[in-house]
Amino acid sequence: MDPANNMLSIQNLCIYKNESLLFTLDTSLLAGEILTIMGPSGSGKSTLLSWLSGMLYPAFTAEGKLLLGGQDISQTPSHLRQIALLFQDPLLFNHLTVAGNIEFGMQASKSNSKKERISKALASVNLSGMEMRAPKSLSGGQQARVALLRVLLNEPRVILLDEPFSKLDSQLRQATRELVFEQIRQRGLTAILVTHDQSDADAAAGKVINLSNTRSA
Ligand SMILES: Nc1ncnc2c1ncn2[C@@H]1O[C@H](COP(=O)(O)OP(=O)(O)OP(=O)(O)O)[C@@H](O)[C@H]1O
Repeated sequence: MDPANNMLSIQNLCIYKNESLLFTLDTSLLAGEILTIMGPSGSGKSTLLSWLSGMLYPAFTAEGKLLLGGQDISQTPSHLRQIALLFQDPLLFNHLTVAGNIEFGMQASKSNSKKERISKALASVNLSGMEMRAPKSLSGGQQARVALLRVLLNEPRVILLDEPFSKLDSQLRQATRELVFEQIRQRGLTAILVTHDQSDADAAAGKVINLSNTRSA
């Protein structure tokens, strides 16, 4: 895929909550770039992710444009945006195996090679041979990696990371973070990371925007 396809531009965004301005934002990201969003509680970080994924709550209104690969997707329905979310909770289905969880949402047209792709993906995150395991039998870090693969194999162009490492202890946090960022960069995706942790921002090594400072931006 041409990396220019995944370039993300947020143009003149103004988000209002009950008609009063919550924040403004205007920025662009290249493929492989990870933008970190920080800011105090209530500054609008989760609201920004909701807007990007096309699922803004009714209390909010938005002005501005979202361009992906140069195409205006501001009005594109959520399920057609190719923007995926990775949360702090892995949200795995316990009635499915690891492979079943990863397969969930994979493109039907690629069904012939699904098994092979899942095995290869598991190997790439040091989970070789874990296809038939139950999610509950995995450690927190392993579950986080399965959740990542479920998102990646759905082939998004953008990944939104909502504090995805905050439930992991510090050593695991670092290892998981490196792996997630490496996968994002290797695949030339665009990513937006919401975090309260400066070490996440440092590891992302990209632009950092503090939402509490954006109202005059
Ligand atoms: N569904 C909703 N309907 C109405 N108001 C909401 C809704 N969700 C959040 N809010 C309010 O909108 C503002 C922005 O909330 P948001 O959750 O985006 O902040 P945040 O920066 O993500 O906070 P935190 O760091 O605590 O997660 C807050 O004042 C919050 O109380």
